[in-house]
Amino acid sequence: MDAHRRPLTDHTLPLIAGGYAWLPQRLRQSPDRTVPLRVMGRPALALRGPDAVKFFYDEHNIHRHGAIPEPVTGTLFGHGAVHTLDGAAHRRRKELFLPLLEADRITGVAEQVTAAWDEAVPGWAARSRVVLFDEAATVLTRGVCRWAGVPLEDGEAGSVAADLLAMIDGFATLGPRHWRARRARARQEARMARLIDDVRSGRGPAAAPGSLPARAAAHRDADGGLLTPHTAAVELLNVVRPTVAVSWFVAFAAHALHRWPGHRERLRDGDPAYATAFAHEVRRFYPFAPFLGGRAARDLTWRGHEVPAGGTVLLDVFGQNHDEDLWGDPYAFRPQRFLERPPERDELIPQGGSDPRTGHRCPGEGVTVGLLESLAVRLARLEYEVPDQDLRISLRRIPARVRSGFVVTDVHETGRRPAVAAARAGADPGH
Ligand code: HEM
Repeated sequence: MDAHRRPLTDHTLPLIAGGYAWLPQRLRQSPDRTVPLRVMGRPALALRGPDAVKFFYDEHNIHRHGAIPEPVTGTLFGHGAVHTLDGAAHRRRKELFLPLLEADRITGVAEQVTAAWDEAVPGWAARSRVVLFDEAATVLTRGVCRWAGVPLEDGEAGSVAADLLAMIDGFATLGPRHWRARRARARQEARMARLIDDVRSGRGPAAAPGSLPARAAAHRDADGGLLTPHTAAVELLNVVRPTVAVSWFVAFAAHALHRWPGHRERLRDGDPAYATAFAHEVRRFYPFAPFLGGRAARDLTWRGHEVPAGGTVLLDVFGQNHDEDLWGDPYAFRPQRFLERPPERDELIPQGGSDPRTGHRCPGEGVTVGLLESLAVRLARLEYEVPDQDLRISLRRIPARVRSGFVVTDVHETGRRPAVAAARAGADPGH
């Protein structure tokens, strides 16, 4: 932007402390959906909209190296992660993740996770209360580790899941959650690095050819060198950790089914198109990634606003997913919208935009949608009570979550109501 219009006040604090609403509110007030800001002392520009997505994902415009603050790499992504690379180095590293886009891999992850879910449900039925968010994380950890070929002892799933959740939960705060996240990352990186060492030295159980640890251990970067055990561990975690992040969406799906129970029937019927629409609407409607950041690769101009080389460019993810011009009724939870019109590539961006093969868009989007489709149907078919609890989702907390974690009681599979619960409900236990 013009130097004389560049704000002098730094907006870093309101951007983080204001949570999900601050940036979208600023952009909503701007007719060209662009706002000049100052972030971490540098000139910055915030944008949104499908054209802004194309601009943001053009490597001639935006670099990622140096754009992600250390508190985020030190917890969420890991130092040296694919998220922080540009150009040829990024494309080469991204090859490690591209098989995740293939339909048979997506089905493979979903099969392992749904098998772990089906194994867990009878245990939930035997308990007086179940926190769905935590249980979903354990199920996802078991499933993704089995699928990926990452060894996991039976008794370990709960503690590994807790570490993976902590790494995500603490990236946008400098309070106790942040330090828990760093400790969790250190533990899990050490564990994965030992696994890489074992694979390379032939110690321990041989990694199945083609398994994720085998591929990470053999992967060569653009400079021809193998990844260090630490970097290989970081990238292994960049598959396992975000898969477990789907528990945020499982809790949100349960929240949606509770608030708008009409969706339950259609999901139960198992119509795959409806399950996909429901998965998209959960990812669009509920808050998760607030915005993405990059550095201007050169002096840039967007809709008449300038940002100098090295300045910050922010893509307003949450705001775009709630933009009235794109969605009409953005604050209505309406899966039907995706049956009426499938989303364009750069419209629905909860996991980034553009092409995942060439840019930074999430390579796990298909896996996320596949998991949500199958788990939402299972959730709709599960019977449970929702006792009094705090179901609020604060938009000030990043990442937002259902405050109670979504507690359920009297869990049973449809048609399999246990005698005690049935008697409590005054029903004939024989039916
Ligand atoms: C809760 C579900 C998920 C959400 C909300 C999510 C969101 C995102 C977002 C916003 C990005 C950044 C895009 C960018 O920088 O332009 C990203 C990148 C990434 N995601 Fe996901 N993701 C999810 C699940 C997954 C899964 C299941 C996997 C793998 C199985 C995965 C692997 C990755 C990787 C490796 C990247 C880095 C890509 C790159 O920099 O080229 N994510 N994700």
